[in-house]
Amino acid sequence: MSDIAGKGCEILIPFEERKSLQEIERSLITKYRKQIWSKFIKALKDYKMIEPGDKVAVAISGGKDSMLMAKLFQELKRHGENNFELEFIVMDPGYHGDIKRLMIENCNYLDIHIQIYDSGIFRIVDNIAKDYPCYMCAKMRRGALYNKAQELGCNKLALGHHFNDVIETTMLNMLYTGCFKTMLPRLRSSNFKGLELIRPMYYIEEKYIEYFTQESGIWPLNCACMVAAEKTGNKRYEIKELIKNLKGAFKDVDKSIFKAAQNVNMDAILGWDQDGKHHSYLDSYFDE
Ligand SMILES: Nc1ncnc2c1ncn2[C@@H]1O[C@H](COP(=O)(O)OP(=O)(O)OP(=O)(O)O)[C@@H](O)[C@H]1O
Repeated sequence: MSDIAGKGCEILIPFEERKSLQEIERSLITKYRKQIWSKFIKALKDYKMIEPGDKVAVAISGGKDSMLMAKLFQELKRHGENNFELEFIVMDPGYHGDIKRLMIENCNYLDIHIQIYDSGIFRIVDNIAKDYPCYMCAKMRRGALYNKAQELGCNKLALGHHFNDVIETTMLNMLYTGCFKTMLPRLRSSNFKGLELIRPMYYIEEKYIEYFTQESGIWPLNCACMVAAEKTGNKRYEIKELIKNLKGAFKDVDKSIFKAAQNVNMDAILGWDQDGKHHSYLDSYFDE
């Protein structure tokens, strides 16, 4: 396992033997009701992510986040409203054979009926963007997922980003690019008409996803990327560490970072970008 995972990838080791499918599914609405299930439902409700008649493409990479997301959607269909359709899509960017087998085996065990399709992204990125593979790969991956969702007649594409992804993105933007910009829970695609991206795990903290996965006894894909595996450090890991350290001094610092994007005070902002145009608070300051 470790020799096919990329360097610097954290390996999530199960705490125990793999639980039965029934136990895994039950734990979502019992043991993990508060920290996972309720947070999933709250995000769906707060941002009206699922509407009657929706057809949702649930994007599964085989990692812990998106596999949990798939199970949550299945539970929703079973116990909640059943007025929407689901497709579980897996884009194969050129996974190592062992990785692909592990992912298929996990999905079979978890009763997630996936549709796998090839995109060849690893090969393309390795050829055209050797120095900045991650940026190019992320862009191409998004396109490949939207394309498939559209081909299947879906109007929503669900991604497994969670609470920690949101605050890490906010901090990355602030500390490295000098702008305040977060990851949105729901977003219209500008290139794919009629398609929206949703992030139903928006409120779920990563540590609970890890507990759930480890307690279920599942080996998720940890780092399936063969292109970036040898490339230098990832800024996201540094930000993760930074937030962890800050939490030592102020335990709710993560919640404050999250809330900051909900409470921007427009009376105390120097400038902002909107629709491709930059604005300054001085633009209207002298009008009065
Ligand atoms: N190869 C893929 N096929 C389908 N969906 C994907 C693929 N790669 C990424 N995604 C989707 O994009 C989301 C974000 O991708 P990213 O690589 O940042 O995931 P991650 O943080 O490793 O999460 P996960 O644990 O789900 O892999 C995933 O949760 C998943 O929904």
